[in-house]
Amino acid sequence: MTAPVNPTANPALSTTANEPDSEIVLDLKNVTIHDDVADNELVKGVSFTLRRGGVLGIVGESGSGKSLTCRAILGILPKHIEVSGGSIDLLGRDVSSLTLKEWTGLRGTNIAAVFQDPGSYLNPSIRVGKQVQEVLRVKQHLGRRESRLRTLELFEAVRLNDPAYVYQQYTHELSGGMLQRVLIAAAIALEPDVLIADEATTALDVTVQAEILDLLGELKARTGLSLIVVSHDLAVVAQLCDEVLVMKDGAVVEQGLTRDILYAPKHEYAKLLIAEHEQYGLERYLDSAVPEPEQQELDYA
Ligand SMILES: Nc1ncnc2c1ncn2[C@@H]1O[C@H](COP(=O)(O)OP(=O)(O)OP(=O)(O)O)[C@@H](O)[C@H]1O
Repeated sequence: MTAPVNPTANPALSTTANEPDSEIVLDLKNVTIHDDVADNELVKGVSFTLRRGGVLGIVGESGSGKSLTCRAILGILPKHIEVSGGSIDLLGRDVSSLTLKEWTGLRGTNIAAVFQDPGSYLNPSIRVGKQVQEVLRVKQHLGRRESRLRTLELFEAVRLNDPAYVYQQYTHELSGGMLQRVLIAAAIALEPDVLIADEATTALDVTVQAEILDLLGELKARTGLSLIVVSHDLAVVAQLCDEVLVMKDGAVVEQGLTRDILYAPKHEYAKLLIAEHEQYGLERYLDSAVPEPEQQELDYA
């Protein structure tokens, strides 16, 4: 289902620029991804710079290469698929030089991700609170009591009502939106620099979708987290992202500030994505949340 844009979204959360002076946390230069079995180039040159507190949207139809790009950044590409060219720098380190152990150290601590189907990332036979607590015990070496308290704080931070109750639940006792909040709590537990939300709201109903997007915006504003938001839905990225990258068939067909792409898309495919959304109120979002480029000049000066 396609999300309508939340017209009440806080514009202050959605248009904070990828400030040119802030620290670069992630830098991709002309990344290509190759399937060694099919001998096929699946991603054909992705470049972007993500700064601290910035939000980048990656949008495109199914199979356009969004997830593989994220998996490359997270170092979790399928076995026969590899980064065949370009570079990925995470916090100034070229990730191609990382050992398995270094990757394990970085994941969760510096970079984390939430995906579409939160239930499948949690163990159905362990209470959800325990699972988040375990992340803190293993990675931060917190004691039983401290890790439990921190888990409850995290549940509160992701706006789960009654954290102590949720803590005791199993996955089948929680809704999709609640599970996604639990997963976001686990993802931010170690205060990563970058959070990738790959179709994280796609399976949720539209109201919950909007709430989760608001939550991501709020976390970013409060903690300085940098976000990559992946969606096939332009309305989702428009709500949250400073910059957008439009992908099609493995290639980036358009890239730039969200407002520029929404107001003046150059590529036919980007135009099509925007036209498709008119019925869902993207123009309403444009009117209320993203001032026209001339009006916003000072904000970006
Ligand atoms: N494990 C895999 N083995 C072979 N090809 C794959 C694999 N994973 C993805 N691909 C191919 O790589 C291309 C890009 O896939 P990717 O999952 O990145 O697309 P996407 O834009 O994220 O799509 P979706 O929105 O459906 O997740 C597609 O052609 C897909 O078929």
